[in-house]
Amino acid sequence: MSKNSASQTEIPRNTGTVAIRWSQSALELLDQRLLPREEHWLTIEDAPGVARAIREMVVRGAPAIGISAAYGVALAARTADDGRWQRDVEAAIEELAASRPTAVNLFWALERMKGVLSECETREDGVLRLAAEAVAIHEEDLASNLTMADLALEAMDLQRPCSVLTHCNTGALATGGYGTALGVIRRLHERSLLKRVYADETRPWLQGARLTAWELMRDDIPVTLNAEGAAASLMARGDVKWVIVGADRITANGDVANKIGTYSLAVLARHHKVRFMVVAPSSTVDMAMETGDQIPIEERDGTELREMGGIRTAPEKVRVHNPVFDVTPAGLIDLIVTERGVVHSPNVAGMHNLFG
Ligand SMILES: CSC[C@@H](O)[C@@H](O)C(=O)COP(=O)(O)O
Repeated sequence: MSKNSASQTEIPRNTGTVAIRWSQSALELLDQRLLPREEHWLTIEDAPGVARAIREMVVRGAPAIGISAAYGVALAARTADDGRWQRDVEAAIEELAASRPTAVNLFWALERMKGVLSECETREDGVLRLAAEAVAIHEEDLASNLTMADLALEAMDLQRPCSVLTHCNTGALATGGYGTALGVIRRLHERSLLKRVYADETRPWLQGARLTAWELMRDDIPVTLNAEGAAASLMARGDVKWVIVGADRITANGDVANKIGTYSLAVLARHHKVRFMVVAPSSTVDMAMETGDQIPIEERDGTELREMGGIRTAPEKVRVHNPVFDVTPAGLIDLIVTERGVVHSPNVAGMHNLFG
């Protein structure tokens, strides 16, 4: 990975934040590990570089991971040996698939790329068609974000502005360019229906503090950073009417895997009669998995908990429990909003209705 800012294609979006840029020979990623202190772009020219960027969280968020992996496959066709280019691209797909386990968007995007690969006869054809498919995946995700924002507002049917609570980062940084949960929040703001968004800091990686607060402030959306331990007392005050979150995988019964801490928020929301909405494109739905307990949950290195910003904040050798996603049971969810439509009080029948 090297620093560069060559000419590139930018897909238009309705926010100032861009995190993924594509030029035909390289993928440019805004390094999310360094935000909000530094805006630093990395230029990646091969699939192993993209797999590393996903693994190391240069790029994160379920849709953004899928989009980046698709571009990684396009790069693999460019760098492959003429004589065995299809095998090289297949090996790259395997490497990309091993980068992170939970967000199904990664595997969904790679399946789409495999389908195109199987139709390409020459490497030249593959270079062009795989790049075009990756751009299509990127553009479709952005279009889904915009549709979901419309559908969510319709379902919320708000008569007056309200405050909402969100978790992790689900905005332009995590998607094709507008956001899932944060896209809904942007749209509430655009329609003058948002009083304030409380952004959970989202331990241990601090996606909320480092990314959501940064992204919303750039777009002048009123945001208050919230320690996750303060979520219960915040809800008890009665100001927050909705919790709005994204997802990494939704199973056939409506269970939702999302950033660790989402499940706690859903329990709190039910106790305080706050409504709970999940916003995710259909690429996050995994109908092949029946229930959330089958979802592979990523465990990341203990240093994420023992240290903060490189400074040790716990005994060096303490054992650490660091699952970075949890599963919210469908029964705690009021709405799942996708670009195909809305599932109310999700269950097997409701999910099959839209995705069966
Ligand atoms: C639109 S993003 C939805 C989810 O991907 C998001 O909430 C999340 O859990 C991201 O986790 P991350 O570990 O930062 O990749």
